[in-house]
Amino acid sequence: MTVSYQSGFGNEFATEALPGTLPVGRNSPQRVAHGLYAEQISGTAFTAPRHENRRSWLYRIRPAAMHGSFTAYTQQQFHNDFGDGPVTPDQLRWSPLPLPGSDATAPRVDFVDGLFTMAGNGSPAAMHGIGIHLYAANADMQGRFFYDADGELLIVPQQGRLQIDTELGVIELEPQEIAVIPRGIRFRVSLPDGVARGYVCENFGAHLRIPDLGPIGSNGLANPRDFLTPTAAFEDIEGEFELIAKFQGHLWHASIGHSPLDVVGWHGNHVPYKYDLRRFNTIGSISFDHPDPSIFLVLTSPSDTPGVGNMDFVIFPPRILAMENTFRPPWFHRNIASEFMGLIHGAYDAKAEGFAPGGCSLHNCMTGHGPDAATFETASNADTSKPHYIRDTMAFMFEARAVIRPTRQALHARHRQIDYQQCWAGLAKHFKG
Ligand SMILES: O=C(O)Cc1cc(O)ccc1O
Ligand SMILES: [Fe+2]
Repeated sequence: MTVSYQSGFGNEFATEALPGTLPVGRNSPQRVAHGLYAEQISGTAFTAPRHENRRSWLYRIRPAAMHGSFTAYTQQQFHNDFGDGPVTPDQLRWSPLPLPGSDATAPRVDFVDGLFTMAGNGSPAAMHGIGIHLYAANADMQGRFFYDADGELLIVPQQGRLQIDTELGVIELEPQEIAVIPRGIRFRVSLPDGVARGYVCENFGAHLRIPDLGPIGSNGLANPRDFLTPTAAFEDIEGEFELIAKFQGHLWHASIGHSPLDVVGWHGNHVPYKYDLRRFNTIGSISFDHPDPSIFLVLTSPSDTPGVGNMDFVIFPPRILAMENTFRPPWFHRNIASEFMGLIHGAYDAKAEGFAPGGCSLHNCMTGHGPDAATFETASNADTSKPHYIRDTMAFMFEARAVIRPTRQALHARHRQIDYQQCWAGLAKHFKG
């Protein structure tokens, strides 16, 4: 199967897998071509301003209403129970989530069953905040389909490719690419490499968008044409299948007698998309000082307060550091925003050791953090008259306005690094009075 995409961000797309599927000049004719059903899915309020408005029209073999009753589905590691008790202000770090085994006797864990909730804030009920999850899987979703009514899913693979078959078409994804699956869109994940691991940010708030560029001008950062949305692809399959829904923080499942990936044509802008992080046009200082990481913003989910993100997705891609007489890595800092970081590839320039690809860290509101002792020593003594090439790297941050509350299972996980604070213990006193 060849997979094809349409380019652009937030466009009004139109695509059909069978010619003549899309009605001309209207959305809901009395009878749809090829005996299909017309169905709308809205991702914003009907009355949202035009530039915010997201909806798509789907022309499909059977409507989404056709399935059995939902009952609770038990997958206790994937939820939105972030608690309301005390939250530690400690710096926190974790090693990668172990992969399930790949030999024949290992339990089969697919994408949905492999999700492990690390942290979050807000709630699906309040329609703001985020859930932060890791996944580690060794099996395709077979005969089962998933949708998330609670938020859109920003998927960040770290190891292993994903094939994401969605109602609106197929996305092939590899590490250093990301995908966004909108709220409600049904999909199935397969693992072409047999195993896969990565990160998921579940966004309960306003949908992600590329930021305004201000004085940067009309180009730069993530350019709109590099966002790819699939063309229509459908399957016409009947059988005993399972539809899993995430609804108000918990999982449900229902029987479904056909594949819900049966959309023959569609048009609209409530769509899945992918983006290759290696296409990011990184902009930085060419004089002095290390700029704020907002310069690395890929996608933002705005909050009700102008300029303050419900969630900002920021990356730390390969780049050339040219700033003179400057401490070049990230400075020591405390921020009002809360920062969950992950590493997709290579090493991160603020941490010489311990922050492994697949690992993650959490530095909450006003918690002091920054370069570890080894990084501080090296960068304080580096020759800044020469450029420094950071080549093999791809770190990222889910940055949130509200405190990111680690789950109990994350705090007690075996992959937690309880000695993380020791990375600053070796910082010498240099004060000479
Ligand atoms: O904590 C971090 O490593 C992320 C980060 C990077 C940076 O360059 C400046 C501020 C910041 O929070
Ligand atoms: Fe930080």
